Amino acid sequence: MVTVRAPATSANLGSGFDTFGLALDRPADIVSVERAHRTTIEVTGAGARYIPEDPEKNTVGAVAEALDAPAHIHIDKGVRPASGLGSSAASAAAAAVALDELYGLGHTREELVPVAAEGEAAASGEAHSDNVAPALLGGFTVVADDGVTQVSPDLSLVACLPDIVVSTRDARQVVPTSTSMDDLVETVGNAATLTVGMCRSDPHLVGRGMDDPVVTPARADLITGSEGVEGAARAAGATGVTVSGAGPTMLAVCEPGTRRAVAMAMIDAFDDAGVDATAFQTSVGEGATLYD
Ligand SMILES: Nc1ncnc2c1ncn2[C@@H]1O[C@H](COP(=O)(O)OP(=O)(O)OP(=O)(O)O)[C@@H](O)[C@H]1O
Ligand SMILES: N[C@@H](CCO)C(=O)O
Repeated sequence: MVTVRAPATSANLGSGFDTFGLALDRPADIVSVERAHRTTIEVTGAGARYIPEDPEKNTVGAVAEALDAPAHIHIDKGVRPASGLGSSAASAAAAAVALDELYGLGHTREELVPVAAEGEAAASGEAHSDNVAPALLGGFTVVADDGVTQVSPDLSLVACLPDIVVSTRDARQVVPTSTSMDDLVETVGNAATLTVGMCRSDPHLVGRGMDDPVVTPARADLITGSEGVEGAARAAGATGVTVSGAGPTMLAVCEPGTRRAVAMAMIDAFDDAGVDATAFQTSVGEGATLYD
């Protein structure tokens, strides 16, 4: 048996829609695989009852198919589905690494990015790589048509998950189909600022660079209380706040030493809007890790 842990991830980071991704230190999915003649799947843990065990509908089934590596696959979910924390990607990335090891296929992590993205297509209809890339490689990743770039910054983060369900499919429907030149110029400037901030582990540059005039405002309307949560997090020491992935999680980048205060402020602000929430006080994490 081979067992792999793969982390939650936060895609977009505001200005990097479908491009930027960040691995979080926690939460994570744990996937175990054993050789079999045909693929079967068993799911336990957070939100397990909402996740299909049919290999054609589960992200790990698509990965087993893409690698031609049938197995009995057990997924222990630490990342709730439809959270905006790359739940489907965490399972896909863990399965890709585990099956590669089980069958001795020898793929690099970069080669496994498009394989795990096939799993994402099974969940949301599109093979986007912005969650699977950081889940496989760790740190901050930029996905482009010709490959993935990665750095490993040191940043304090809070991911606050409200008790609301937003599916990626629905959240993609509200994304504007065009934008103005002014918004394009602002977004490019912010994305560049964020990237420099990641290279320097600078929470102020990263926070500033997370501002996004196009996609995030459209999606914030799907998250009850998001405006109050952003204000409360900033007042408690966050340097930037955005919708994580397709939502509903809100991600805050924090000044060192303010993580606990930011987490409490975000939970209280959701509570003021009548929404229960859980906050993960976390940091930038590693990619999928094999257990001995
Ligand atoms: N192994 C899996 N883990 C989680 N969800 C899965 C898995 N396989 C299939 N799914 C399906 O994928 C959907 C959840 O994926 P979705 O992309 O909406 O959420 P997410 O991964 O938390 O969000 P995001 O991509 O915005 O970070 C659900 O419909 C779920 O049933
Ligand atoms: N980039 C994707 C991530 C969610 O899977 C989106 O925002 O729709």
